[in-house]
Amino acid sequence: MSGGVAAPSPVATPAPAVVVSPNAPAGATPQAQSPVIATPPFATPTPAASSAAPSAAQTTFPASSAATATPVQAPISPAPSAIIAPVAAPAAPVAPAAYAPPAPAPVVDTAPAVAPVSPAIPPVSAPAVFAAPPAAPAPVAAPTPVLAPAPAPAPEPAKSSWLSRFVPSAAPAPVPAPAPTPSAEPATASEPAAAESPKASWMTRLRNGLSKTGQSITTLFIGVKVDENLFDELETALIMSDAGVEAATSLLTALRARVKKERIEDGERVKVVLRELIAAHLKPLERTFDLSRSTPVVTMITGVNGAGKTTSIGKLARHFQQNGKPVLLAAGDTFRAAAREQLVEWGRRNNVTVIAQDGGDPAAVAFDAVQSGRARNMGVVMVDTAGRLPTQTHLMEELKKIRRVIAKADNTAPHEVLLVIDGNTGQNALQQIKAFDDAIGLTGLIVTKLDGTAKGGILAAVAAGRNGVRPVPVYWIGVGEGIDDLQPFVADEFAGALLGMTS
Ligand SMILES: Nc1nc2c(ncn2[C@@H]2O[C@H](COP(=O)(O)OP(=O)(O)OP(=O)(O)O)[C@@H](O)[C@H]2O)c(=O)[nH]1
Repeated sequence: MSGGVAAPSPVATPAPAVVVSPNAPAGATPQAQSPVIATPPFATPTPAASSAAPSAAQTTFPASSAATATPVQAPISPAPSAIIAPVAAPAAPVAPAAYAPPAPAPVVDTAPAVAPVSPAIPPVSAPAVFAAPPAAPAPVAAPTPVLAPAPAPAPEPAKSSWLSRFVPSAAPAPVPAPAPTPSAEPATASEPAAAESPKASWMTRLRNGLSKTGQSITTLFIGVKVDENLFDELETALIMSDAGVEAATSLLTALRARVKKERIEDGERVKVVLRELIAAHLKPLERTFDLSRSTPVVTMITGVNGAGKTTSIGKLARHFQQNGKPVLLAAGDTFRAAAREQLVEWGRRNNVTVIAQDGGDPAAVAFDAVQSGRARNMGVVMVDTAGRLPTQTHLMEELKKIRRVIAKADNTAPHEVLLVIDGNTGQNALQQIKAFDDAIGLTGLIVTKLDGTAKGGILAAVAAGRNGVRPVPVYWIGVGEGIDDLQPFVADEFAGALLGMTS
């Protein structure tokens, strides 16, 4: 979702909270209710859970059955966070650890029968504690003819489009039959059967996206004489891709040396060597997101407006769950309803719980989410934040506050602070990295929209690490709008795509 989020300064307006089940009617907006504690179908509060709950009150969504309870004083936020629970799954009478991967196709938009949630469960003082759909149906009020396993919401429009774009191109690898992907996510019935290996397809999109650079560089090598003209043209092409003068110059210096040393006279061979050099240059940015840490891995997601934060969170939720890590989301943009709704929608698709709040302090939502994530033994807690420009000082201060408050909920957190960068941003990305890094100490980058930009060379500029820009690692790259369109950053693959190489 793009669009300027000129989020106002946080105002700690007491706000009612909501609990939304993903099987609530699609598009339903969490309705603010009078402050109540709705005990989700999840867990019996454990001591840890009880102590963890900072929220004052919560409401269910659709909240017809919310049980009232005495609001509890929130240490951080006077405004309770909303809990948008993943599935209208039966309650888990058991502890938080009992998270089970989403039951088959949980999302039912047609069955408004919200959850077996609340009614029968006694009000508790630990509102933030809830568990995702456990396997065991609860003996709780679940008479509602809920959840026929439902088709997940909308199909991914982007997916079919990139697939169709891919069809005409040569698929080098043997075509695997529509793979019965062991996905933790409910299968989307409309998901198109892959006609080529997933790897080939995202590489194709990346290559297509970077094609302006790729094509121009590729044409330079055809029947070319390996001489100073070629080097000059290569250098220019790299600069045009936003690699930056320093990186381009340094790469070409190394290329000249290799060509001379190895007495290379073949243009194609020069291209291979350039790929190696670019890959080596980018290699320091390659870093795997460590999921083996003691959980939950609390991850802040930041960036300018429209960079792709929320979309990336949706994609990551799927990725983490596929890797056996239960996910909890926090809607840290408390001011823009559309931003929350977008996150809730991703929560629905992934069958994960979203903690949100209508108005109020984003830091409080983050606090609640971390507490809740700990109590429930989540694998990853992702905190979305409102888009902001580095020049909006008060909003950058707000980010710092979110970071500080997260640390109050878990003094080792946040474990990851990610900046999402739109791949089209060009050299301005460097300023963004510096400003966010200075403010909140980045641990990694997600570079999005590389399926549609000729500016992929920006990563070479990042890797060069000049002008006070720390070469922050790149965990993932976004190559489309679909839920699967996020890939780990691999320097060699990226270098190949940048040069328009097919393998
Ligand atoms: N082509 C393409 N589009 C993307 C990618 N990632 C995100 N988008 C699109 O970019 C637009 C903005 O994405 P959002 O996730 O809403 O961005 P955001 O940073 O959360 O936006 P704000 O909340 O307004 O700051 C949406 O239309 C996304 O579908 C990507 O990797 N490729």
